[in-house]
Parts: sequence; structure tokens; C-alpha cells
Amino acid sequence: MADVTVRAPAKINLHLEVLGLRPDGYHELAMVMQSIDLADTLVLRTTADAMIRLRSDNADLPSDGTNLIVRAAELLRSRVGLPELGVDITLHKRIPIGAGLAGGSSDGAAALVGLDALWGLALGSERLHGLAAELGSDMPFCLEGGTQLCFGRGERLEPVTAHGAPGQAVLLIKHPEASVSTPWAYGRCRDLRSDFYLDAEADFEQRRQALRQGPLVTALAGRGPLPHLRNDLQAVVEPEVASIRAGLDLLRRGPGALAVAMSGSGPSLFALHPDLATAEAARESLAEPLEALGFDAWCCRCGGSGVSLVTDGSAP
Ligand SMILES: C[C@@](CO)(OP(=O)(O)O)[C@H](O)COP(=O)(O)OP(=O)(O)OC[C@H]1O[C@@H](n2ccc(N)nc2=O)[C@H](O)[C@@H]1O
Ligand SMILES: Nc1ncnc2c1ncn2[C@@H]1O[C@H](COP(=O)(O)OP(=O)(O)O)[C@@H](O)[C@H]1O
Repeated sequence: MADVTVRAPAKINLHLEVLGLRPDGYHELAMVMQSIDLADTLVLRTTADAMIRLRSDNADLPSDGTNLIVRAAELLRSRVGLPELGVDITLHKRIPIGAGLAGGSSDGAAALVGLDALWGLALGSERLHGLAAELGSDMPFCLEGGTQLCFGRGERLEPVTAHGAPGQAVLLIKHPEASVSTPWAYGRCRDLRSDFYLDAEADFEQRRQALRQGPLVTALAGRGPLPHLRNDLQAVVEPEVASIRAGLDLLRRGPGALAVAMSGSGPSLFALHPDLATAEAARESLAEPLEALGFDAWCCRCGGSGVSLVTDGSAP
């Protein structure tokens, strides 16, 4: 079979609410996640030597079994019971690593979709979703993409109508030296919350319903203004990380910002803008302080899809 090329878009969190602690040690979440058009690309070529090989253009990234692409390939191959299947994968990395943008999870999701096509497995979305959920809490979202409510660990998805969303683009910034441990952020959030042990499913469902019917989902449907964006991990990370505080202040000063927040467990920060032009104008007007503080910046469209096979032959 010819090479298979897959796009792996990043995500931002428009809402991240930590509801409680689950018996399995993960946190019960109520989130809204949004795909953006900052993406990695994977090119997959089948081989006859039963090896799974990965090479990438980012030297900071391991290419061994700790890479989520390799882990996804190994899991898929073992679950279908075809150990003789082999693949060479080339990763063109664009999404910053460990940034709160699910770059690793999206690459893992892209590997599942790409290998399903390359090896002609035709597993269907339910089985791919199940494998993704085993590999990471936000990997199922990366498969589906668009705008989704995410519950449970983050793997239970409910699509959100976002055709009229006021925020169609983002100015995204990240400080290259900043990093945040996801487990630390969740643990800190737990320590600082008194209402944390909502271990009653009824409480969780009440909070899910409040999100489904609340001002953010209403705004995403184009029926109201964007509310303040809630991220419970930002609330604990912002006081501890000076560059995140400085970056949020900068974005809030940018012209045309509709809302500003940290994505996921950070350290990426974003300002929602009505369109790409206003995001680029804001980046232009903040160019000097962004450079002075050492921030990298991207302007991206909010996308309507997750991982997708590239069939138009466009370059990675
Ligand atoms: C924080 C979020 C918010 O969208 O994204 P990022 O900031 O990483 O992009 C996600 O919850 C990250 O998802 P993901 O990175 O797939 O998490 P996993 O690999 O499943 O878990 C990594 C670690 O995060 C913590 N974790 C994750 C999900 C969850 N519902 N509860 C947790 O406590 C656990 O400590 C776990 O060991
Ligand atoms: N293909 C990959 N791309 C990025 N990170 C990866 C990949 N495979 C494994 N990882 C590991 O996953 C962690 C970050 O995953 P990522 O999804 O990029 O973070 P975040 O969700 O915070 O943006 C890092 O520890 C990184 O080493």
C-alpha cells in the first residue's frame, strides 16, 4: 500500500473543571475542548520486517517505546493479534511538547487512525476510541476533534454545536523554558479545594448539566457573549509560575481579545479572537513585549476536526 499521511491537530481547553477524585486515582472532569489548526504530521509506510520504527524532526522527542506513537502502534498490533505487521513512521513535529496542547495524545491518535488505514484493519471508531482511551485521557478527543464536552477522565465526549462561536481563532503563546507537571497540577488543585470530595455521581451529573446548559455552550452556539473561561488548573498554576502570570497579563492587554486562559495543565496560554486577522493584529501589537519576555507565539484557527487522513498530497 502507498504511504499514509495523517494530520494530528492540537487542542485548547475552553473549560476545565475538576469535579472530584475517582477511585482509580484520576480526577473526574467537566471540560470543553477545541481543536486548533496547529498540527503535527505523520507519514506511515508499511514494512515486511515486523518492526515499528519512528523517526522525527524533533531531537527532544524520544523515538522509543515511550513515544505515544510507538505505544499506539504496539497496542494496536497486539490487540489485533498480527505481530508480523511492520511500519516506518516519520513525524513532522509542530506542536510544542508538554504544553497543554495534547501534542503527544494527538500523535498517538493519528498513529491509530493511520495504521488502521495502512494495515487495512477497518476497526471502526468505537474500537479506535477504546484503544485511545487506554493510551491517554485526552486521546479520544484528539480522534474526534472539533468542539466537545469531555467528561469522566476526559474520554467521554459529547459534541457541541459551535457554528456561531464568537471565537474563531486564537493567539497562542508559550514560554520555551516554562513547564508544568500535569500530576502536580491536579494534586495541587485537590489540596486547595474544600469542596473536592464530591464523590456522589449525582453531584457530578449536576455539574455536567450546568456546563451543558451554561453560558459557554450558549456562546459557542452563537447565542450569547463568551463568559470568563474557567480552568481549575490555571487557578493553582498561575500563582506559582511568573511567566504564566506575565503571559496572561500580556494577552489580556492585546487588542480584540474576547477571552484569555491557560490551556489544560499549561504552560500554553491563549486569547480567543473573532477571526485570524484580529489574532494576527494582536500578535503584531504585542510583538515587542512578547519578544522581550521570550515568548513563542502562534496564530491559529479553531478547527472543526481532529485527526484526519491527508488525501490531497499536501506536503507535511
Ligand atoms: C491536563 C489535560 C487537560 O486536558 O491535558 P494536558 O494539559 O495534559 O494537555 C488532561 O487531563 C491530561 O490528559 P492526558 O495527558 O491524556 O492524561 P493521562 O496521560 O491520561 O494522565 C496523565 C496524568 O494526569 C493526571 N490526570 C489526567 C487526567 C485526569 N482526568 N485526571 C488526572 O489526575 C494523572 O496524574 C495522570 O497520571
Ligand atoms: N509524539 C509525542 N509528542 C509529544 N510528546 C510526547 C509524544 N510521545 C510521548 N510524549 C510525551 O508526552 C508528554 C507530553 O505530551 P503532550 O500531549 O505533548 O503534552 P500536553 O498534553 O501537555 O500538551 C511529554 O512527557 C512527552 O515526552
